[in-house]
Order: sequence, then C-alpha cells, then structure tokens
Amino acid sequence: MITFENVTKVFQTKDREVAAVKDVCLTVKEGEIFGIIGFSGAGKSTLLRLVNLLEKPTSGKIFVNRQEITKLSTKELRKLRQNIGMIFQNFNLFNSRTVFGNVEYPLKIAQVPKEERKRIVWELLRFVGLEDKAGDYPEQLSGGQKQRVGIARALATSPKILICDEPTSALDPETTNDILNLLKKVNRELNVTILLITHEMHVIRKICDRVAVMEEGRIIEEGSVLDIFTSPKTRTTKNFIRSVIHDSLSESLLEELKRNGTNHLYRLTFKGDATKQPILSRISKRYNVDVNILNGNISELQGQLFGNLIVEIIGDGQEVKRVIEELKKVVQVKEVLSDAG
Ligand SMILES: Nc1ncnc2c1ncn2[C@@H]1O[C@H](COP(=O)(O)OP(=O)(O)OP(=O)(O)O)[C@@H](O)[C@H]1O
Repeated sequence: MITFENVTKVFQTKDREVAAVKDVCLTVKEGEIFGIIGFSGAGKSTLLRLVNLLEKPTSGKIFVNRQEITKLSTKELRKLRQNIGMIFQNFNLFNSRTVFGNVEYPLKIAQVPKEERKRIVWELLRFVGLEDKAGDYPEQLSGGQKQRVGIARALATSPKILICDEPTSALDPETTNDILNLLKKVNRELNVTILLITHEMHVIRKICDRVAVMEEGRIIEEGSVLDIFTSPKTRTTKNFIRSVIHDSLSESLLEELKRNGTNHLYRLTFKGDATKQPILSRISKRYNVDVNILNGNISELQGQLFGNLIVEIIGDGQEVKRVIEELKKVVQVKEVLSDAG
C-alpha cells in the first residue's frame, strides 16, 4: 500500500547538509499496523512526512496505492492527502473551534454538504467516545480526549491510511493504552492501514503487526513484531526490547555466577507451541542434568505467546552439550555469559 524505493531525504541548511533519511526501502501492506521505532533524530518524522509529501524526497520513489506520489498533479495530490489521515504527538487541534468544529473542518475543506457533515461528525464522535464533548473547546479536554478528537478529525474524509506521529508520547500510561486500543479499533473495524512512529517499544508491542528499527536515517532491522522480539539482531533493537522486557540478569548476579565458576548459562527463547510444552522437566528426566531457572517471563504478542528463560544447566560437559542439541530442536538457545545477559 505504501512503498519506499531507495528513498533519501537531505536537508540543506545554511552551513551544512543533513541526510535525515538514507536509502530507505520499505513496504507497508494493506490492513496492517506498521511501526517505525528509533531514537530522537533517527529520521522517523521525516520518513513519515514523506508519505503525504509534506517533505519531498531528494531521491528515490514513493508509491501510495501504486501511484508514484511525486508524479501527481496538484489536484491528484489533494485527493491523495484526503486518503491519508494524520495525527500528531501534540494533537494540533484548532483551539478556537469546538470538538465538533475540529472534526468537521476537513469535511468543510472537502466541500461536503452541511447535513452530510453533521451525520459524519456525530458518527465519528460516537466511534471515539466523545459525543458528550461535542461543544467543548480543546482547552477543556484531557490529553487523551484531545487525541481522540485528533483521531476523529483524521478519519473525517474516510482515509484508507492513517499516519501517526508519536501518537501517545504526550500521554500517561493508562491513557496511552486507551488510545492504542482505539487505534487498533480503527485498524480492525474501519480497515484503515496504520503507519506510526514512536520511540517507545511498548507501543510497538501492543498494537503493531510489523516493525522497522531506524537509526541515523537508515532502516537497520525489519520484521514481524514476534520475530523482532524473539530474534533481534542489532544492539539497538536489543536495547529497545530490554526497555519493555526485563529479562537480563543483574551485573552483580552475573559476577557472582562467574566467581562460582558457573559456565553453563543459557537464554532460551520460546515461541508459540513451545511455550506450552514441559521441555525443561522432560530434559532433566531424560538426561543426567539439573536445570536451575534464574530468570523467566512469558508475554503475549499479536495473539502468540513467547517466553524467555535464563537457565543454568548443571552437569557433565558432554551431557550438557547433548541437552543443548535437544533443546535447539524446540527453542532458540544462546549462551549468556558470552553476551552479558
Ligand atoms: N527541516 C529540517 N531542516 C534541517 N534538518 C532537519 C529538518 N528536519 C529534520 N532535520 C534533521 O534530520 C534529522 C532527522 O530528524 P527527524 O525529526 O526526522 O528525526 P526523528 O527520528 O523524528 O526525531 P524526533 O523523535 O526527535 O522528532 C535530524 O538530524 C534533524 O535535525
């Protein structure tokens, strides 16, 4: 639905050039929620703004619904923008308009007749749960309510794509959860494809189907959320995951284990069915080893279970080797002391 082909964006400032997006290739499929995560300055906002041509690419091609957007006429571009809703971290509401007036605004621009506008606005206010706030002004609303207005306004022209610029960064955890649930509802019930940027991994974990990790203008890793969480490849991705899944051993415990000569320490990553099998008890019955669990958790991701365990396998070296071979048939196994947890 959205495709980036070798897209680069260079900003020319007075004294230097800043390459904000570098040679990005990316495809967002119809119907999915795609997240882009990265630290501040990674180029996420620029990438997002390229989708509706708020920024023009310096080189490369961008396709939305198979149309190459830099080739569109002014009229076609206006139509494209009506098909792409956008929400912002700071909501960007019109303070001088009521909630109703904010949601109605894009419909006025699109010259939708008054009665039709009214019908659509009420329908959207119902959808986002703000019917009782129609006459209020933004300053009378909480952050979460403001973002609901932002979402309703972005949906007014029935776009098939919604792009979200850090939609929950200004919100507390509980409100964040509500807004993410609402975005999921937009995606599932209205069949709107969502592209969002964030620096918070819990946002990715909660609603995204796929994710790309961005660093210094480049996509450094991309995949389904389950794959990225269970097999992260880059240090940056691992650090993002550690921000939501606290599954590493403390430095002091690691030091103590090293001092005690522990050398058979492994991280086991379970996906899907493997989480339901009594793998460890089977192993210790079948082989002459003991298994000591040092850390563990199971999470749910996009309806699938995945778990992490850090275990010490106590036994003779050859026997431990055989156990590892057996474990590798069902779960991912990685030595821990070699990568410091
Ligand atoms: N209009 C501009 N002119 C010059 N440089 C820019 C412009 N917009 C962005 N940049 C630079 O491009 C780089 C990427 O910025 P961008 O805002 O896309 O990153 P980001 O990942 O969204 O970060 P943040 O989360 O802090 O907004 C930064 O170095 C930024 O300073």
